[in-house]
Amino acid sequence: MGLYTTLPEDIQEVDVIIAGGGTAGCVLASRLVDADPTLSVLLIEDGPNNQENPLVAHPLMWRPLLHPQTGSAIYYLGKEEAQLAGRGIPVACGGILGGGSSINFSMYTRPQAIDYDAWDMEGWSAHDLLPFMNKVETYHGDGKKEHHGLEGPIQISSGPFRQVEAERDFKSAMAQVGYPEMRDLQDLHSNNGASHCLKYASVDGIRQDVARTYLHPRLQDGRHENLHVLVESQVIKVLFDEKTKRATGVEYRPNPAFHKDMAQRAAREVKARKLVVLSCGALGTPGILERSGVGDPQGLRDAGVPVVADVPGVGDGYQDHQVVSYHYKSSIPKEETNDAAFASADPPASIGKLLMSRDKILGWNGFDASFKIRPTEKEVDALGHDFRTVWDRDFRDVAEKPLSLGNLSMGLLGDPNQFPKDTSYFGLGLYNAYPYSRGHVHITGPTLEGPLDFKTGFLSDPQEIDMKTHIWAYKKQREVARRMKIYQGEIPSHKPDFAPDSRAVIAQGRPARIR
Ligand SMILES: Cc1cc2nc3c(=O)[nH]c(=O)nc-3n(C[C@H](O)[C@H](O)[C@H](O)COP(=O)(O)OP(=O)(O)OC[C@H]3O[C@@H](n4cnc5c(N)ncnc54)[C@H](O)[C@@H]3O)c2cc1C
Repeated sequence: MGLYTTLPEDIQEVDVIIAGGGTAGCVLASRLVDADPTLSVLLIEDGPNNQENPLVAHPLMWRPLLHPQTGSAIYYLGKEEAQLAGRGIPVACGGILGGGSSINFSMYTRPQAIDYDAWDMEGWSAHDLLPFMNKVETYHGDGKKEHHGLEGPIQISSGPFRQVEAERDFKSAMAQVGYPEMRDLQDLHSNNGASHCLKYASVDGIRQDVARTYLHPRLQDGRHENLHVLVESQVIKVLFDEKTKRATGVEYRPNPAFHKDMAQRAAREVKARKLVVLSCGALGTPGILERSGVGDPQGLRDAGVPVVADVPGVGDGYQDHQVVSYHYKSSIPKEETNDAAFASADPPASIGKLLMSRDKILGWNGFDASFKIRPTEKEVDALGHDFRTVWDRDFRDVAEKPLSLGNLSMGLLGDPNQFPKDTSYFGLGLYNAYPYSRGHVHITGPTLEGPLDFKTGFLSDPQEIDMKTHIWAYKKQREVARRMKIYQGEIPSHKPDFAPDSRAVIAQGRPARIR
């Protein structure tokens, strides 16, 4: 049992190797050793132990945790793409024990029941899966008891701080635009409304990442001596038995970002008697499969990797929810937003002050309200023939299926240096719930050093459904923002360049009258 930065010499072989100590990997390792304490399990994580970073415990600190230089996130850099105005988008993922759950926004989000039911697979319907979703959580929010768990390891609560004035204002503006307040938007069914947004946080504001809630308790309780965790180490590829093609272990190396000594960095092997699991995330796992020789044979040959298994589709079909956040000037004092620390003249000093005083704002993520919305039939018509066709096929008769998801953020979701510091802001973020664009992620060589061929594909679907969804959602959120009492005007860079005589132009400052 133990957590290591270098694997002890006596651990050469275990029963199960789990590559990737993120959200899925930490839960899986923990549940496996619970189920069978005789099973030896080795979890290998690219990033550092999350316990060494004091920021992880505080939901407010997702901003510094996402900073490329803090070493807790991995950035996959997408290629430049014409439809993205020639830009290459860097996509952030967790790069620390606990993965995304250690650095993300901590917003409690669940899919719709229809998402699972659409798989049409025995044992995987929403009805089948709800008991497992409930098993994970101890829920402190509104809604029906049967929709949530009350005894799980992950606390779901509002935390110790809430921007109540802005939340009420937002929900009232949403209702005026046609989206009423809902009691529980995460009950797998509710749609077309707004509600309070709970957090993966305890009532006293501690982030509920899976390393904290699943892994560390088992590493420390003296009852799981067969659980081993190796951090700061990168899995390069899976090893296979040549004859049977069975996975027999992995090749890994100490992560050079943490192991400066060249001699230490040599690749090593560790064997698995029963199973190798890859849980390195949507952008990390395909590369390991391909370096192992599993994927499209032509692509593997081009990358100089011998083919082990012809599995077309590995690394293809990448999709993501393409969030865009629009900001507005706000009358809420900056100290009561998540810019309290980050947009100050001296962010490190402000962060230090909050940590020293254990300010309850640390237990807040800045997101108090979220929404799931659909367009009216008239709005669908306005989006054109192609959109209407897709809508009729995929959405019209599925009332529980939202077109856009979103949230109210109190503060900036971007680089504060690009905004005047003397103003306070709120933002409305929009995600395409079911994107139609697809990208890919492939290796270009057999080692970890080679650049990835990563294309996000964002906004690339030929019928421009994703773009039209964003345009519709942009208009909706603007209608809402302008009806909020805290609204104090737009930010020029966060809106389209309307023609001066367009009816969409609004005067700076609070409009006198809104219909
Ligand atoms: C900025 C951000 C904000 C988010 N906000 C929310 C939110 O508010 N609410 C919500 O529900 N979801 C949110 N998410 C999404 C959520 O965090 C992810 O869906 C979830 O973490 C995915 O889990 P996973 O196990 O598939 O991958 P991850 O959690 O990403 O885990 C993969 C792990 O594998 C490791 N790894 C990668 N390559 C290797 C390798 N070669 N060898 C060893 N280890 C490797 C990584 O370091 C990482 O720890 C957010 C994600 C991000 C990035």
